[in-house]
Amino acid sequence: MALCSVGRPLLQNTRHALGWFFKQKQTFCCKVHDSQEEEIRKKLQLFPGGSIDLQKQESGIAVMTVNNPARMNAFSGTMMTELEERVCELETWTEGKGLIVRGAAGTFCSGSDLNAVRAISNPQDGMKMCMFMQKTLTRLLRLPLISVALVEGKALGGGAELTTACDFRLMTSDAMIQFVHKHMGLVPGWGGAARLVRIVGSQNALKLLAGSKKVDPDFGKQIGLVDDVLTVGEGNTLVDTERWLSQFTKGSAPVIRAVKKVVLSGRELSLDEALTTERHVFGTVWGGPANLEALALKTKHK
Ligand SMILES: CC[C@@H](C(=O)O)C(=O)SCCNC(=O)CCNC(=O)[C@H](O)C(C)(C)COP(=O)(O)OP(=O)(O)OC[C@H]1O[C@@H](n2cnc3c(N)ncnc32)[C@H](O)[C@@H]1OP(=O)(O)O
Repeated sequence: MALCSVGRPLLQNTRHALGWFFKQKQTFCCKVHDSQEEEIRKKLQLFPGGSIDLQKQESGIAVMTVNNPARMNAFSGTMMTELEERVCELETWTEGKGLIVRGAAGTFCSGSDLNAVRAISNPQDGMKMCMFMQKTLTRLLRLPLISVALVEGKALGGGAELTTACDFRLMTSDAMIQFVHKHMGLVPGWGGAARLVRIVGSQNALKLLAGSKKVDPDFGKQIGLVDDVLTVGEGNTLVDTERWLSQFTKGSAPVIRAVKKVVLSGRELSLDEALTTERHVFGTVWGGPANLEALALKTKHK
């Protein structure tokens, strides 16, 4: 039997890639009723405050707002469970193409609500909360939508981790991202370290985590954490972000969603598995309406 590059038999490899592909297609809207997850959901409900707001627009771009301005948009317990619900909603939004994640009132997010964190600072609850947020942010990053974090003001701790669960990051010229975990006697637990290494490489990730280095837009661009900078005071940052994102979301939803899927599989799977997935995703757009229309128009790429 042929072996793939990682030594996995070809058939097994194909099954794994297809399993991954169909898992991406499947709707996760029904929450996984794992008893541990249910237990932490109930506990998180004890720490209310703020909300996660979602606006799905006709343009195919949704805006998700972390909304708890009295606490610099820190995540209360109910906001963590609401985030999961919003991600569920986006997983079933078949017309969607793009997502903007932002904070309310001109700042991004200051991480977990320290009041809730203090109350669940025992290792068991900490592990369950960490697992819950890791799963939710992994699902956020895996949405078949092209996502961008609009960072205004500050993104601290878990807020900095949230930015890494988007495909792109835009910062306003006065904004700052900081992984403050070391100062809190912690390391990231919401998947932020694993994602950061993939975005900026291990050398830069070490600098950001071990030095709790403040990332301003220039430094962010230099290390590849930040994709573009919006000048403060020049118009509406949300409108500017929508315009920026629309360069990638223009066109047919199935094609944009297929692009995200092939890039995601390239990022997450072995080469052989990613190639298998790519073939299957290709099959979903080949001969599809956008493809036939382009062929009929004899499109030229001048
Ligand atoms: C570490 C990992 C991760 C986890 O896994 O749990 C975390 O995210 S832990 C949280 C990490 N974040 C912090 O430690 C933020 C601490 N706060 C600050 O550094 C500052 O408040 C600020 C965010 C830089 C803003 O400073 P400033 O502009 O001077 O405003 P205030 O300090 O007056 O803040 C206004 C108001 O907001 C409350 N606040 C801010 N952040 C949090 C938070 N994470 N949890 C709870 N409350 C928060 C702050 O206490 C003020 O409230 P009042 O004192 O009632 O006005």
